[in-house]
Amino acid sequence: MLVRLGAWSVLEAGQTFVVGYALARALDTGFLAGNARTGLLWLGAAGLAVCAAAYGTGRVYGVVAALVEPVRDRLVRAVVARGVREADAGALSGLTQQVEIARDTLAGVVMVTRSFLFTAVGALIGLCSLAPLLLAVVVPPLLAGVALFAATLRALARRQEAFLAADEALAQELGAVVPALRDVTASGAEERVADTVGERIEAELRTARALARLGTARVAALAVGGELPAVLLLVTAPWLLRHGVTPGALVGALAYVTQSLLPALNNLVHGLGTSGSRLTVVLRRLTVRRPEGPETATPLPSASEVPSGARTTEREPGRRPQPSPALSLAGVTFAYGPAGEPVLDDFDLTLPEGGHLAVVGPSGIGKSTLTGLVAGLLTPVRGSVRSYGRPVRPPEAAAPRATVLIPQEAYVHTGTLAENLALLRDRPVPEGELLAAADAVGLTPLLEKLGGPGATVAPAELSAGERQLIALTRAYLCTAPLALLDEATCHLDPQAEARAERAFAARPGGTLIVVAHRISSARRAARILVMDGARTTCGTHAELLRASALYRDLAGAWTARPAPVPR
Ligand SMILES: Nc1ncnc2c1ncn2[C@@H]1O[C@H](COP(=O)(O)OP(=O)(O)OP(=O)(O)O)[C@@H](O)[C@H]1O
Repeated sequence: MLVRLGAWSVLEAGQTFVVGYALARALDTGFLAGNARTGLLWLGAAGLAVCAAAYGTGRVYGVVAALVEPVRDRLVRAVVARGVREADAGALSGLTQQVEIARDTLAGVVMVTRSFLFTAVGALIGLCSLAPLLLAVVVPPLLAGVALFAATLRALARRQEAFLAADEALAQELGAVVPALRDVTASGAEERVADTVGERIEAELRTARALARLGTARVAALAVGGELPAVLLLVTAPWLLRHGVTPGALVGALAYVTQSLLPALNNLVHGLGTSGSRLTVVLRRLTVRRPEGPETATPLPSASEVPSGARTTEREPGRRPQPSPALSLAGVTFAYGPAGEPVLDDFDLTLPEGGHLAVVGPSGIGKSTLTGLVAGLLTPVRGSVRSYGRPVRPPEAAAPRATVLIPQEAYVHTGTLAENLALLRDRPVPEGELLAAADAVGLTPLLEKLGGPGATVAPAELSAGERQLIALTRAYLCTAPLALLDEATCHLDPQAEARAERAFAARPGGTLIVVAHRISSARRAARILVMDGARTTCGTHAELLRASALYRDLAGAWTARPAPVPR
């Protein structure tokens, strides 16, 4: 199959070679030499090559379809098997729709990548056969443009994914809110609903801006790789002519650059930029275990978050099965030492994927103990702690992490900033991704102050807040979907704290638990867990103001005395 694809592509790319070459010959040996017949014959040869290429293109489509269809079939089989296993027709229809998107985008990726490779080879061979000196003018900017584009590809996919997730989250939120506007007004919840919708809009705006910023890199790649060679050919024309390049070869070279390389690079940059990132998103959704259609991509945190002691895991008839929650604690009892008083006693908590929970309570009540249990650092005496349906394990276990814990005291080691940030990843993090994470969390000013990702960090010379920003960005770059911020922003000012928390909350599919030390931090969460020994309660800010005297006290104290910002 690949051989056939290659063969038809060669026929298609033959046009690239022949058109530039024939143009050069038509001028040099034909029209400029006063021999119009020869010139016309060369132009005729170019015309024939175009016809042959058109036939080749038709065949290429057939082979690409034959290549992509089996992939589609395999995906359909996997999706149907899952749908049957989980007896969920709704999820099945959503997933089969995504299989079609995967097929189309895969075909697009194969087409543009293949076309660029064959066109580039055809054009470069053509340039070499006209005059090898032409390669010295065209190849360096072309390579630079391709390298620039390749460097931004992963960051582009991540930002596209973040944008799609934010877009879906907003659509889902609006889909829930708009039909219920009368109820919202009747229950006086306008402000809270407006806040939630506003946050979703803000999140989408941020992801759209981040995506657009990276779009400039695409334009730059195109300008450097596609347009600069044409400019260089014109600028160096006198020098090229002096060194034996004929006028016809110069015109042929311009044809290669403007008619073949520029359009092929343009297709690659735009095709891979959009199809490639869509394909990544869709494939990830199709290969995760839980059913996830566009309408369930980022479940609303408040929809199924269940406070302590009120688990509802039974399936209602006709409803989709609930995916495994990001976190579930069932009957957890924990004490420090066999004779110690239990810090948690028969404690239950369920948090869905994408949920955002704030934990508040008086000092020494067990908030850090809870995060330690969730992170797998502590083991319950009784009960279970599960993440995405699996028991949590200590962080050193040789398996992909499900949770990342950022404690109050941030750890920064001597080394480069990039090494510090990539600490929780098993491979080096591409610079584009690193910069995007720094931008999202709010580390960019410090990164610039230090001199970029390659700058060496002296931990003792950083303020506590700066160390926290580094630790937060490191955790943001970690692939663990469940982030635990245990007063991890206490040395940041409220705006910086809000930015970092929002960045974590906006991670596609990311789930967030924040041990809050400011009222603003608690209010940002969809649900708040008030730990008060035996009287642990969970609810929204408004519900807790009504139902929990402790929460009223805490909220009152926080409002009256904003938390200090130690340096
Ligand atoms: N390593 C330990 N050994 C023994 N007891 C401990 C240990 N760590 C915490 N405790 C006790 O467990 C209880 C809960 O502590 P924890 O640190 O979880 O509370 P917290 O709510 O996070 O407090 P804070 O807000 O002050 O950080 C406290 O009584 C504490 O003294």
